[in-house]
Amino acid sequence: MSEVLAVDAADLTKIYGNVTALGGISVQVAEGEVYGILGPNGAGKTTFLRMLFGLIRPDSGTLQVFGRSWESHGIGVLEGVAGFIESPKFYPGLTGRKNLELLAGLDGGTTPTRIDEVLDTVDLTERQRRKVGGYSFGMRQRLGVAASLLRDPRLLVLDEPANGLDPAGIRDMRALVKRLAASGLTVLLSSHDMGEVEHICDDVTIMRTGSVVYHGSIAALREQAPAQAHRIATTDDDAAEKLARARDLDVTRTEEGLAVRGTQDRIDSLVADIVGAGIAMRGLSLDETPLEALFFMLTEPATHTAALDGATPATSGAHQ
Ligand SMILES: Nc1ncnc2c1ncn2[C@@H]1O[C@H](COP(=O)(O)OP(=O)(O)OP(=O)(O)O)[C@@H](O)[C@H]1O
Repeated sequence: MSEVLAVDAADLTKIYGNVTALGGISVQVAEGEVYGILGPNGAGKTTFLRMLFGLIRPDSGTLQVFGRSWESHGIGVLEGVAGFIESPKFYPGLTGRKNLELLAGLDGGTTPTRIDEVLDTVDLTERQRRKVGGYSFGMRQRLGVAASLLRDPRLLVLDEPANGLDPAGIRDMRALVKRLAASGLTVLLSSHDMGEVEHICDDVTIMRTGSVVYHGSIAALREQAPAQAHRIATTDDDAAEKLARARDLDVTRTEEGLAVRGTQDRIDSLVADIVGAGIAMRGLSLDETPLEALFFMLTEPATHTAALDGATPATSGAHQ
């Protein structure tokens, strides 16, 4: 792994009037990893990505991409960097391939073989002769990745690449990011969905209102996550709640019944207790995953204070 970080941002701030879009964030992305910038709406993710592309400048702090800064290298910072902020834009009346040819032309042109290659990478070979106007949203996103790949980047930056995609589109995008990572590309992506990043990112920075609330590996984050939550509905929720408390389970009442946290074994035992007490089960379902629960605890502490009692808001400098 290279000594030089793909991205080395230190203490970046950006203030708009009375809104602190970035309140001094530091992010380090090692070359070759898939890195997630995660946070709810308004956390500051896009502001950070815009800075990477030089679309906005920080009020203070430093930002280096492969050891280069805007101050010392100007537009040269973007050498080896490609990607898109929000959704990629194409001519809808032209085919996917024609759009790529036009974009490549703006960068000095490329070979038909290279266009074939990037279309193959994003799995659009079959649809390359169709007009982009007829593409699904997911296909357009993948064409955006293809357009980025034409620049042969070392770092690919994707802003909420799975946003607005249906489950099949999310699956395809996830597979694409994994393929790109396997080829050695560094990928920096933003998301508001923990479920989306937990299977594709090595490390994450979790942000809330311009601040970093966690940075480190997904593996370390997983260790701090609370037990899986289940939703339980019965014919007598009062009695079921008492049984859960008797087993020392973390239980809260919800409109639909009970939310109970615990390992699968302990939940199984509770269900057996409930049925054994002559109470009928009306529903048993998995709630958010442990990592999703931790994400909400970190990013919405006001509404997750009870759950936070059992977890440590994390900041971990897990970069080697
Ligand atoms: N040009 C701007 N002028 C004023 N406020 C801005 C501007 N750009 C961003 N902000 C504010 O900065 C905060 C962070 O915005 P940003 O778009 O970076 O968040 P985000 O995490 O990307 O969220 P989203 O997913 O909603 O885009 C928000 O409160 C936003 O309203």
